[in-house]
Amino acid sequence: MGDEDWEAEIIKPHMSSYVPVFEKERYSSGANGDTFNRTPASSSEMDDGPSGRDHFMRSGFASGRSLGNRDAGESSKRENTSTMGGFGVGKSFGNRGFSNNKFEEGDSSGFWRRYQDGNDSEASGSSRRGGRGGFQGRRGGFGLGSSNSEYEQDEGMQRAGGLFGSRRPTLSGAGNGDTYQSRSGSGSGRGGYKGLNEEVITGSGKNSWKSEAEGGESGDTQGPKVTYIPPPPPEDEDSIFAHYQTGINFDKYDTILVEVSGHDAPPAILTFEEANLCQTLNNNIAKAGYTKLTPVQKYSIPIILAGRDLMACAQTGSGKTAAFLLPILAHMMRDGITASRFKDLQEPECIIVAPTRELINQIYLEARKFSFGTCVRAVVIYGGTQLGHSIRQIVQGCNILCATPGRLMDIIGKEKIGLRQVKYLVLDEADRMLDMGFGPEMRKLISCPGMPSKEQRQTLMFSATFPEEIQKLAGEFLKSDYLFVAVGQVGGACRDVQQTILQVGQYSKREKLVEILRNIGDERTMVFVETKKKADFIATFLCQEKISTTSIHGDREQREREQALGDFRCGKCPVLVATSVAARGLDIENVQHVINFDLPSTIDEYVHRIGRTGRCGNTGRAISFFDPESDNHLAQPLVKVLSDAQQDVPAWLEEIAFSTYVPGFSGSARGNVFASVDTRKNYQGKNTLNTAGFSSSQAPNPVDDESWD
Ligand SMILES: Nc1ncnc2c1ncn2[C@@H]1O[C@H](COP(=O)(O)OP(=O)(O)OP(=O)(O)O)[C@@H](O)[C@H]1O
Repeated sequence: MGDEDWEAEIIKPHMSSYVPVFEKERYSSGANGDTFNRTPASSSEMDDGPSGRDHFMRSGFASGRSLGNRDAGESSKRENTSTMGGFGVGKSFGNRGFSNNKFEEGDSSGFWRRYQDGNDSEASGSSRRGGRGGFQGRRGGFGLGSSNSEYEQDEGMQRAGGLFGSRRPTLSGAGNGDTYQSRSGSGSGRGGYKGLNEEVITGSGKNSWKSEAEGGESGDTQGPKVTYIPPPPPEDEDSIFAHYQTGINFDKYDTILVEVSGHDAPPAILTFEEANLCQTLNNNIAKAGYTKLTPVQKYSIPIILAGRDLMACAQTGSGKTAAFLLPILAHMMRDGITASRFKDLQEPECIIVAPTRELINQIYLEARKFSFGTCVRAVVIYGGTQLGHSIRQIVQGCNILCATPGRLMDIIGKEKIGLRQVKYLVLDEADRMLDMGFGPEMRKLISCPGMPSKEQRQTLMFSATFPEEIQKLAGEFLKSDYLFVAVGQVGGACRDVQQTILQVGQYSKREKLVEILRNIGDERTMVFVETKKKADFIATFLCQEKISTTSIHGDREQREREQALGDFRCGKCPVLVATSVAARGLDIENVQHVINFDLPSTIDEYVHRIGRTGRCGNTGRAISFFDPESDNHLAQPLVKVLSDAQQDVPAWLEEIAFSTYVPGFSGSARGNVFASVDTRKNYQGKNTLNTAGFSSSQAPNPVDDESWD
């Protein structure tokens, strides 16, 4: 296939509803063998199975090609349709074949596409692509066997490399983002090799993540090279220190309960001044608009300054990033860090890992902000970008390395990073970093040659959720006397988010979504769905409904992911349809609403998702569609999350929870998510239970202050 594979996608116009199943036998070969027909079939395209849903929305919707908007026979030319700005450089798409805007997942009425390669010719009555600017969703060629799940087994299982090796059979189309990728195809693209998505299945199925290293992104192994070089972030001071305002509930943080467990915990601090940071850091804190510490900062900063290992759990959006960055930087400044200089092998003092590319980039920007004006140089490397670019960033000097695990291991394998000087190892979203998806990579990291033992380095873990079983795994990484800080209830939702659970069946979800979004107007909204394909599908559907929408998920090229996030951040596309890849950590100003179109399979993922709103004392709303056909297992943990956050619990949800009652349940669909305590509870250490506004000696009776809203 040539570079312009799939340029001419043709959608047969006569069907009125969407049919997902792709029947292989209906392919017809064009002159070059790449022209396919797609016929209607019955389907349950949202299934996870490899043959059903797999073929949902290959191109057109899925791969972002033409999606007709006209009736039969009309030529669609919806280039740059305004509602589709978020899909950037994709092809146009219209409505042909979807006359009632009906995209019934379970509908088996006719949907017939013809994909034709190379010559731009069109099948009967169909329109061809309309240039740039239309929806560009996932690519995936024609999915000859590719999976549709966000957590794709095939990606996760195909790694062929050794410890640092990375092999990825996936092929892509052009590096310009306009051609498509076929996992099983013979793509001869121009270098748009799609980096592995960080989030994928593990053996257990949903909601486990895998490292991007599985299958690799180094670009130096099999498969087309990744050529994407992310644009450098703005260098001017205003941009570096741009921030949003804390919200009306920021001061209420002071009443939240904080529990510190472990031996000899240093007392909390109440102000930045008490931290005794150097002047440059204080200036940067002021320029960032921070005047007051959040609870997790009050407790974590002195602990880290005292050189202790830490596992900290605090609600979403409550400032965990600064809680580790500031004391690490303070140490570095105090220790007189050597100014970075060009070297072929860099030896950073600090390594920070996080599970997604966007999140690690965000952490990097925070590190850059707080280290502004110092000689500390932070560098970020992540998958889906050109490996050479990562190397170039590193060799220029690197004190703080922010990395996704796969890219980190690749770079270590290339001997561009030495670990001997590592003094601080930070796992953000630590429960994710230690679970079955990333845990193996993390273990490899700490056993890499040169990596100081846990006794010789300081290891810090942060998250809003910390299931007990993951806490236990963390012992391998932490000194035995680590301190555990729990701000509020471990795994609890942020109380600044007003949570609503609606009972909505699968086939009513889209209608309900549109209704809600129309009421919301232009307020920024994240819509979470279960699978990558569904993300494209819903995004396309919303565009059809003239709701400016973009999407982010693991099958989009990295440039597209970044473009989508940019369009959402700046308000160009106020609706972002996302998979769980965007559930954690992302700190986007003014996200007023989160809609769980599909509930996640675990309650902790729910907590992270809704935490994209209601950040830093601001308020937000989360609406979740609960489908009794598939979500009953979440009823019990949901009731707990809602009541802990003092939200209304619908009677019907309580009934379902009651009828599905699991004795001994402690809040999780998969275990003790609500480990409200340090799992070392039985150890002989000392616990202190305080409110965030008081130091240990000042703390009032915690029971009196349980309510903090
Ligand atoms: N002390 C502070 N004063 C004002 N703003 C703050 C303070 N601490 C953090 N922030 C801001 O609050 C926002 C949320 O912080 P951050 O992203 O670190 O939260 P988080 O706890 O890591 O959330 P998540 O659990 O979702 O990852 C950021 O915009 C950050 O700049």
